[in-house]
Formats: sequence, structure tokens, C-alpha cells
Amino acid sequence: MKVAWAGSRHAVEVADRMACLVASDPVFRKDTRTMLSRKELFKDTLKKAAHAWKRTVELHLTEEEANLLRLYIDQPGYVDLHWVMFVPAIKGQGTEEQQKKWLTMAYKFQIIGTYAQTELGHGSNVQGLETTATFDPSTDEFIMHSPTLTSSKWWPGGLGKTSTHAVVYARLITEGKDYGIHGFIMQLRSLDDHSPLPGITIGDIGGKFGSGAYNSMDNGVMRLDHVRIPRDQMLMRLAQVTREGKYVHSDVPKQLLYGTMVYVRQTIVADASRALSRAVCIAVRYGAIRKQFGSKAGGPETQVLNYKTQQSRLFPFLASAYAFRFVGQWLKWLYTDVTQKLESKDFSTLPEAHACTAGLKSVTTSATADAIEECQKLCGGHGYLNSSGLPELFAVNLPACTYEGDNVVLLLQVARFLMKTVSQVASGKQPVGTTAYMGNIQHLMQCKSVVNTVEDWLNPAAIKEVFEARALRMAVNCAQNISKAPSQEEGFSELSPDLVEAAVAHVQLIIVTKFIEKLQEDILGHGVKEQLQKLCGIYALHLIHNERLGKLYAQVRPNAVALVDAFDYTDHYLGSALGRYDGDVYSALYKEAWKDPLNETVVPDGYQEHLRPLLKQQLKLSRL
Ligand SMILES: CCCCCCCCCCCCCCCCCCCCCC(=O)SCCNC(=O)CCNC(=O)[C@H](O)C(C)(C)COP(=O)(O)OP(=O)(O)OC[C@H]1O[C@@H](n2cnc3c(N)ncnc32)[C@H](O)[C@@H]1OP(=O)(O)O
Ligand SMILES: Cc1cc2nc3c(=O)[nH]c(=O)nc-3n(C[C@H](O)[C@H](O)[C@H](O)COP(=O)(O)OP(=O)(O)OC[C@H]3O[C@@H](n4cnc5c(N)ncnc54)[C@H](O)[C@@H]3O)c2cc1C
Repeated sequence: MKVAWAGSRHAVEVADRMACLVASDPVFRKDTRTMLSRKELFKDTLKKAAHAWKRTVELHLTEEEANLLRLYIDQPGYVDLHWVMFVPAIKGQGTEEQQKKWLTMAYKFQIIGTYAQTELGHGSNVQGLETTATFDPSTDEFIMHSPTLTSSKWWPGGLGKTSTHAVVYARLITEGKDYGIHGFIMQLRSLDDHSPLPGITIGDIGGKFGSGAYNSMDNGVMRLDHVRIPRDQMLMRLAQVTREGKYVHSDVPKQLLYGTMVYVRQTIVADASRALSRAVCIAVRYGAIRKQFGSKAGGPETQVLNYKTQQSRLFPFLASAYAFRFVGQWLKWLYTDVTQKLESKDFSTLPEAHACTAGLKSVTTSATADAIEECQKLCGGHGYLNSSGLPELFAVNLPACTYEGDNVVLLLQVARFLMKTVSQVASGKQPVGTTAYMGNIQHLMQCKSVVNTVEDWLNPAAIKEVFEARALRMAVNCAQNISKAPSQEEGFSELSPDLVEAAVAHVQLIIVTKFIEKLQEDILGHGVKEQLQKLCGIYALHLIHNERLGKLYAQVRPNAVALVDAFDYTDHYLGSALGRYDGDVYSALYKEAWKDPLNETVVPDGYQEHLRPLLKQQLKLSRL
């Protein structure tokens, strides 16, 4: 099962090696992280990042190994933005010459970069950004400026205190005309003493949700006061400004400006499955250790994992973790395929890639945030302790519902794509890729489910048809209602809640389909495929048919712990007293409690000033 989860034997081996490297290095300790002040936490993050880079160079780690090292260090920091957004933005939007110049420095960490798009006034509406980049032909420079308070850059990770450079998104103005949003490379801080360059005001935006967690990241604010940069620092793959100030657009679609976001949305699906699997791992393992109540005859107490209510709340998450993992692996393939096509100037699959990444990012991150919260409840009181690992896991993953595109905004993008496809089908065009099922419209609009018995629900063809019919009928229903509205735009706006539901149904169909396709592959290992079939059934059915699942849960229960062991997480990475591999939960909880700064002294600080006088006064009163 570890191989099925990781994707290959090689993937298991590399992941194990990197996880152990991190777990055995004292610099990467994280067990007291939630007790650090913001300043201490930030410094700890800088230390870990520098040490990780040192180890990467010393051990000559490959890119795959270095990525895993960062992942198992498990502490958000500027390196995420540098590798996941700054470097890809230059790769996707820079010319070959620009890539050579900037990436050479970025790959060696001679510069640290971030992705400065969002502003105080606008995040979702990228076209509404206000920062300006005005070309001055007299000096061959762009003047970068924040004209209003709301145009202050706000949120970019690593911007607050660390980044020396950024890809800054701004409205390009030349020859008096506004050509909309484009990307520019800017140096922000001196490479000698790290002070901000003239005209740049920069800082951290302040503490965030949860202790520890995302507070390790210095999300930043930046204002620009007529800062000049050379013309060749505009990223010029999509469009150019000539020496004379003429705007020239390349023959590539302008949506490639959004390419970095497509790339990152795809990686976020993998992050979501990992976060969900960690929460499930903690809740399942702990559920096997925790006992509560017993038989009336005085027999042994019951493991809480044996309660049917516990199973019906928890096993759909276990199934979802596997489902998201497999769809994430497929999405990575799709992204690579689209990138190769783009290189040979075939842009035909771009809309589908956008819809798939946007939709899957939304559905998997929302489900994950909800599931982590529910896993806390599934662990009872102890789940609420920082030492359970769950509060931090929740706080770190909750913003994934917002960053890289608010989930509702992204689902509305999927809905638009679906409405377009429905109208194309109506005019006789055959849909392809993940919307190919819509071509089967005659059948799917009328068919009745072939399911008669409980067992029938486990037939992959039956499940797939149910999901196809559900998604298509919801989409067609929306399209018909939109066509009755006074205008397309009004109809879309009025029906947006239904459109979001139709988009979710389409995305869930993709997830179910990819799980079923996974089961058609060669899967090694005795009983592995059978367990995955059950999980696939649970994932699909819990979305539409919760009542009939009890029987499947009973079949999964004997292997539940093994199914989370297959995630192959070290105790260091899981970071949870409840989810420990050896099950020694109570000693771990007890030991963790004594690490709290409050326990450094037996009598707490503040006793003399505030507690003692109060108690003495009570004593006096009681004597009265
Ligand atoms: C070797 C060393 C190794 C070292 C180790 C390294 C370790 C590495 C380890 C890795 C660990 C991972 C860690 C992860 C950390 C993550 C951190 C995350 C941080 C978060 C960053 C952010 O948070 S960063 C900001 C994101 N901010 C948004 O996300 C804005 C959303 N807002 C929009 O995205 C647009 O505003 C919105 C709504 C589309 C409207 O766009 P709009 O105004 O242009 O209007 P329309 O809707 O009309 O769109 C016009 C037409 O464009 C089409 N289209 C739209 N988008 C398209 C697209 N993307 N691709 C193609 N087509 C697209 C659309 O479908 C229309 O097509 P059509 O015309 O044919 O219908
Ligand atoms: C932890 C974190 C890290 C981030 N890192 C970065 C970074 O590195 N670089 C960067 O540039 N940005 C970053 N961001 C910013 C992030 O990308 C934006 O917050 C995100 O795109 C959402 O935009 P918003 O904040 O403007 O939300 P808003 O759009 O203001 O959302 C508010 C509400 O309005 C709703 N809404 C908005 N538009 C519509 C619509 N058309 N129809 C229906 N409902 C709508 C949303 O659903 C939401 O409920 C980060 C954000 C967070 C939280």
C-alpha cells in the first residue's frame, strides 16, 4: 500500500530517506514550535531554511530530494515562495535571456524572490490591481508606483522581512495607454545590508490565525514611490515594450500571465491530500488506542474506532485522502502534458487545464480543512491540545481555501467552462478530456440507475454513470435557467450558488473517475487492490448515499490502522502525541505537557502581583 500511495518503490525509498534525514537532525526539531514567540519562530524558520540549504549543497541533493527535504521540515517560510512561485513565474513569463540571468542567481540562492501580486484592495480580481509601471522612454526605464493605499502589495510570503527580489504585478502604461497587468522583476533590498532600496517601504503584515503554524511566514506589505527599474526587467515572453515605448504582444494567449497560478494550484492538490492524510493518520491511530465505555457485563472497554458513528465520520476522510492523492498524481501528469503542448505552441488544452486545477484545488482544500477540524473532534479533548498536532495542521491548511484563488471564485471559473461546454455540445461539437462524458447527453439526461442491491453500488461502471448523470444534469439545468434570464451575465450572477454546486459535482466526478482508473492499473501486493476498491466505493458513495455504507466501513475497520501506516509518516513529520506509531499516547501527552513555558516554574509569574493579593483579600473577607 505504501507503493500505491507514493506512486512507485523509488518514491517510497526517497521519501523515507529524506524524512529520516529531517527527523534525526536536531536543527529541524518542531515539538516546542507553538510555544515560541513570533520573533523566535521567524528566526527559527530562517535557521532551518539556511541549514536545509547547507545540507542540500553538502549532500548534493537532487531536485526531488530537496523538495522532499523542504516538505518534511514542515515549516512554511520564504523558500516556498522562492521555489514554488518566483522561479516558476520567471520560467513561464521570462524570455530565454531573462531566465538565464535571473534563474542562475535564484538557483544558487544569491537572490531570494517572492510573488507580489495581491494588494490591500484586490486579491481575487487580478485585473483590478492598481500598482502602475509607467514606461519612461527618456531613460529606458519603468517607474513602479503605488498610487493609492489600496494599491499597497499585501500578503506576498517572504516579502515582509526576507525577499531581496520579487516578481511584481502592475498595470503597464506606455505612450499614455494602460495595457493591463504584466509581471516585472524588482530588486527590493540591498544585497549588502538587506535594507530596502530607495522609494520602497516594506514590512510584515502581522500575526495570523493559530499559534506557530503560518506565523513562521513573513507575509508582507510594500509601497512603491516612483521606483525606477530598467526596461529589460519587464517579463517579456508574453508581450514586449520596445526601446521607443511601443507595446507588442506575442502570439501566445494572454492567459499565460496566470500560468504560475495554474502550476501552484496543481501542487496545492498534492498538499491537500498530504494534510488530510496526516489528520486521518492521527485520528485513526488514536482511535485504536483510546478506549471509552465497555460491555455491561464488565468486559474490556471499547476502542473508540469500533464505534459505528466514529467510522461513519472518519472513514470517508480516509477514503478521501487516497482519492485526493491519486487525482493529484493525475493532475501532475496533466500539467506536464499541457506544458509540453504549450512549448510546441498548442494552446488548445489550456482552458481544461485551468478548469481542472482551479476545480480540484477548490474541492480538495475545502474538504481537507473541514476534515482536519472534524478529526480534532474525533480525538475528543486531547485533539484540542497543540501536542495532538491537529491545531497547527488546521491553521496551516485553512488558508489554502483562500490563497492561490478563493475557492468559490475558482469554482465559478469551472462553472463558466462548463456552461461554455454545454453550449458547444448543443451546437454539435464533441467535447474532449474531462468533459467527454457530456457528449453522451442523450443517454445521461434520461438514464435510470442500474443499481438494485447494495452490492451494485460497488460496480465502478454504475458509480461512474451516476456521477456523470448527476454532473451533467446539474450543468444543463443551470444552462437552461441562465438562458431564461434577461442577459447571460445576469443569469450567471443570479444562479451562482447553483453553478458552484454544478462545478463541485463535475470535480467530484473527475476524482471518482481517476480513482476508478487507478484501480485498473497493475497494483502489486496481496489484498492491496481490494482495500483500494473499498475505499473508492466509500469515497464515491459517501458523497451521494451515506446510509448504505455501514457494511463497507466494517470491511475497512480491520485494516484501518494499516491503511494510515501506508502514508509512511515519521513521528517527527506527524508531530502528534496522539498519532504516534507505537501507540504510547498517554506517556507522550504527559511528557509534552511539561514542556510548556507555563511549567518552567511551579509558582507562575504574576502570582505575587495578581493572585496572592486576591487570595489574601478573600481570606480577610472570609474571616469577617
Ligand atoms: C533545488 C532546490 C529545491 C528547494 C526546495 C523547494 C521546495 C518546494 C516544495 C513545494 C511545496 C508546495 C508549497 C506550496 C506553498 C504554497 C504557497 C502559496 C502562497 C499563495 C500565493 C498566492 O496566493 S498568489 C496570488 C494568487 N491569486 C489568485 O489566485 C487570484 C485569483 N484570480 C484569478 O486568477 C483571476 O482574477 C480570475 C478569477 C481567473 C479572473 O480572471 P480575469 O479577470 O482575467 O477574467 P475572466 O474570468 O473573464 O477570465 C478571462 C479568460 O481567461 C481564462 N482564465 C482565467 N484564468 C486562467 C488561467 N489561470 N489559465 C488559463 N486561462 C485562464 C478564463 O477562463 C477566461 O477564458 P474565456 O474568455 O475563454 O472564458
Ligand atoms: C496565507 C496566505 C498567503 C498568501 N500569499 C500570497 C502571496 O505569496 N502572493 C500574493 O500575491 N498573494 C498571496 N495571498 C493572497 C491571496 O492570493 C488572496 O487572499 C486570494 O487570492 C483571495 O483574494 P482576496 O483576499 O481578495 O479575497 P476576496 O476576493 O476579497 O474574498 C472575500 C469574499 O468575497 C467572495 N468573492 C470575491 N469575488 C467573488 C465573486 N466574483 N463572486 C462571488 N464571490 C466572490 C469570496 O468568495 C470571499 O468569500 C495569500 C493569502 C493568504 C491567506
